[in-house]
Amino acid sequence: MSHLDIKRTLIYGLAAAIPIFYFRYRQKKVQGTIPALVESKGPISGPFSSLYFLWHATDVLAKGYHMDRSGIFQGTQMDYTITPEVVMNPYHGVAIRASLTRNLGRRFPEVRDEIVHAFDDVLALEDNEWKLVQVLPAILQVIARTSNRLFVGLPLCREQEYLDLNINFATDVNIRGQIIHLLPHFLKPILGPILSPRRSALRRMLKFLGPTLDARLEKENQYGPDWPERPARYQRPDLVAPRLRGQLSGDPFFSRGRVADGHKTLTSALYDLTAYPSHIVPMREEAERVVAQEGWTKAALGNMHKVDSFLRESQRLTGLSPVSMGRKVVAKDGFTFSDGMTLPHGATVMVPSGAMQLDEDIYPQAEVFDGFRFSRMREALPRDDAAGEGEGPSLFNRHMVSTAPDHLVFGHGRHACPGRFFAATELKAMLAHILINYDIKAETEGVRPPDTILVLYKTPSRTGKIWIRKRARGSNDKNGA
Ligand code: HEM
Repeated sequence: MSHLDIKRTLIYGLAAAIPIFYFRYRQKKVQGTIPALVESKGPISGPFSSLYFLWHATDVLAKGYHMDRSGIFQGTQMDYTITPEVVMNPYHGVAIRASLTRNLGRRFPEVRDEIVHAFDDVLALEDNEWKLVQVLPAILQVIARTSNRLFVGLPLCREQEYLDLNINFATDVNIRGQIIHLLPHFLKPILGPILSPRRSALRRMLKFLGPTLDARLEKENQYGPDWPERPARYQRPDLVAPRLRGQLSGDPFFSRGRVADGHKTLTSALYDLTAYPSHIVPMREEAERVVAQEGWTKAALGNMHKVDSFLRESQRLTGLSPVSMGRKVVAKDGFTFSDGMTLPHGATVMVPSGAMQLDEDIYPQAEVFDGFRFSRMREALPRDDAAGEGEGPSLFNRHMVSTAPDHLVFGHGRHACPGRFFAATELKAMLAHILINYDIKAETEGVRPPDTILVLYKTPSRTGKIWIRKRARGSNDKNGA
């Protein structure tokens, strides 16, 4: 065990021990009938029910949902872990929408180029030999490279030390975030900064991004915001600018941990694909047909309805959290719902999205993986709704990026994930690339590597493997293998 591993183990051990003794859900008194996630009454039963929740959050939430389908629960306080300004300041959303999403079509060739090279390098397949590949770490590398091709460009997006820093931070921030989240309130200011990976990650990140930031700062000081070669806001994703507006003390990265959900989503989808291989050929045919007709463009991805549907179904069934839409009441006078239910200032609520997405009344045969569930629904819609532009049912128009009250993998409403258009483009392009260029099959036929669930966070197996080989052009047997 390396020095780093020992340090990490000690930190996690300490942090895990503390909540065992002190952990309580701080329930606010709520007028109305919103149920609490965990009944934490009494000095003994309280901590035990809280601990039970750590490992059985999904079951507790499903039970709660079926007892009360109002759809919201009181949660614990939702202080995020990186810095308050990252939570309160909407610059992430603005940068993503204004710079990243709007430029996706124009910059898609770079995404495509990086996907091709990254899969080649990471899989390192010989001729057409089958290779058993550990899925999650491989996909993590591919996604980190592809995303960073847009965020920071070549050559930095292929610099392994820089990629490792991104990858470790994203993983660390989720684990440590969960731990800090469980600490009793009075310990957070003391242990939070020690447990947070923010400072050390920022220091190391500045080694790579520092020179760019310094050069930009100097130019802005010299010429003001409109210096001649400044990357035009709508021409290049300008992720540096927000940092120059005094945010440097905060999150060193473009976005919080959820950016890291992309690799889990694709890993999960690949486990589903190999566990339910009858989906391979129809999706492969669709992808090949669309690419033959339109080439590799972002618009072409929009016509891969089966690929889109498969990813949405995979997210529905194996979504990464049993809850979504965590909200905290910030209004001093509290918040009153249209039915009169009132929440006081500081109360937090969340929606049991996992249980809702398994509700038979919403999704017939909800427990069954049906990869083309949503493409069939889209085909059944009137034309304008299928395009996602009509009224009524188009609110829930079944695209991977469509959010709806009963499909919350990207949240919903004003704070719905602004990165989902980018994530969906990247993930669809990767899945289509895999389908067209590789044969894949499960390590053990019909077996899907099990997910791990801790508190409110689900991760597809880190050690799960699948067989993969380069595809001989023209081969298209029944299982795609
Ligand atoms: C498959 C991948 C992803 C999943 C499943 C995911 C999921 C989510 C969810 C559930 C939320 C909370 C929404 C709500 O509370 O209503 C969220 C918020 C957010 N996501 Fe994503 N996300 C993904 C990828 C990304 C990417 C790639 C980016 C950045 C490029 C990103 C940036 C953000 C930001 C900035 C927020 C906070 C939005 C706000 O508070 O207004 N996400 N994401």
